[in-house]
Amino acid sequence: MPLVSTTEMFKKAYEGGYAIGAFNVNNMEIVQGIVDAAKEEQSPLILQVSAGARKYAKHIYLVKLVEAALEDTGLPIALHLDHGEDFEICKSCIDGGFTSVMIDGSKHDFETNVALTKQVVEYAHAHGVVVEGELGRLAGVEDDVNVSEKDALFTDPDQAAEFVERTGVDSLAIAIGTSHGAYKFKGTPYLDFERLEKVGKLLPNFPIVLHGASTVLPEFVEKCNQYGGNIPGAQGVPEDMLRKAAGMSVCKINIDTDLRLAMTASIRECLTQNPSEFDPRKYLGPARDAIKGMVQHKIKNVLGSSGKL
Ligand SMILES: O=C(CO)COP(=O)(O)O
Ligand SMILES: O=C[C@H](O)COP(=O)(O)O
Ligand SMILES: [Zn+2]
Ligand SMILES: [Zn+2]
Repeated sequence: MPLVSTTEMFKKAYEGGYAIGAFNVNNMEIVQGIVDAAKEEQSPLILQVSAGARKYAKHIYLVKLVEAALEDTGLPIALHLDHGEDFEICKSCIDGGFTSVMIDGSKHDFETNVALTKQVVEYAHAHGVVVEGELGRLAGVEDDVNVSEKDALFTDPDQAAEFVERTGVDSLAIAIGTSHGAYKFKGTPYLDFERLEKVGKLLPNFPIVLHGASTVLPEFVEKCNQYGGNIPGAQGVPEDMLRKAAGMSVCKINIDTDLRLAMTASIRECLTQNPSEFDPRKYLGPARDAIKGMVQHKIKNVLGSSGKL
């Protein structure tokens, strides 16, 4: 089976009230941990590659790893560029075998974002590749932050509808309070579900993407800190909020930080408990298992994509 597009995945996810996990990949153990979990859960899957990942592992190695995963599992897997910042990187991924790209023009003003996104959509669609756009600023806020501050950061629903109409994007990442990394909220976690609902009403049957959606699972943070790490006060998006979003118009949920934490916690524990060990397989193997367990939990208990092939 070749790499698939996200079109069919999102259609089914939208109708079924669940979401597809989009996991960032950087090396073999990460790819294997994720796909082993998806295979056991019989879940569709998006593997995504950032510019940083391409720089670290090289485009060709990542593509070949994902192709190997495809052959090994027979699962419907989409290969997606995460946060493409310009036309050139999107073109390079479209030409290089990706089935989906993100053009992240969110740092630009609205008109520049529209023009850039449209340019990528035209090239991508001519090559059978789908495009994710982004509108709004990813930032965590306190739940008592006032309306005008939220309006300044978060995606404006009317603008989102106009953006989709004018660019022809296939999915849209919006800002409703999530943010990248391990420190998403200082106080009580808050997501603007009212805003998400408005976007959903203005864009019926249209897949919405949530970036910065790791939960920052306490078990991994605690294990990192227990075994010599120093990541105090880390906090992510609670699982019930992700379930709620998946039941609305959110069809793609991006997860990277949880992979990093699961992997690092396992490696820290392993090396601390076996100080004389220096065979990388002895700590990368358990790290791969930790990723698998975490991803399986997400698919089964949070995303709801088990058995949705
Ligand atoms: O959005 C992401 C990748 O694009 C990852 O978000 P996290 O940092 O919450 O894992
Ligand atoms: O959105 C960011 C992802 O977590 C990718 O991170 P990266 O750019 O460090 O690879
Ligand atoms: Zn962005
Ligand atoms: Zn992101």
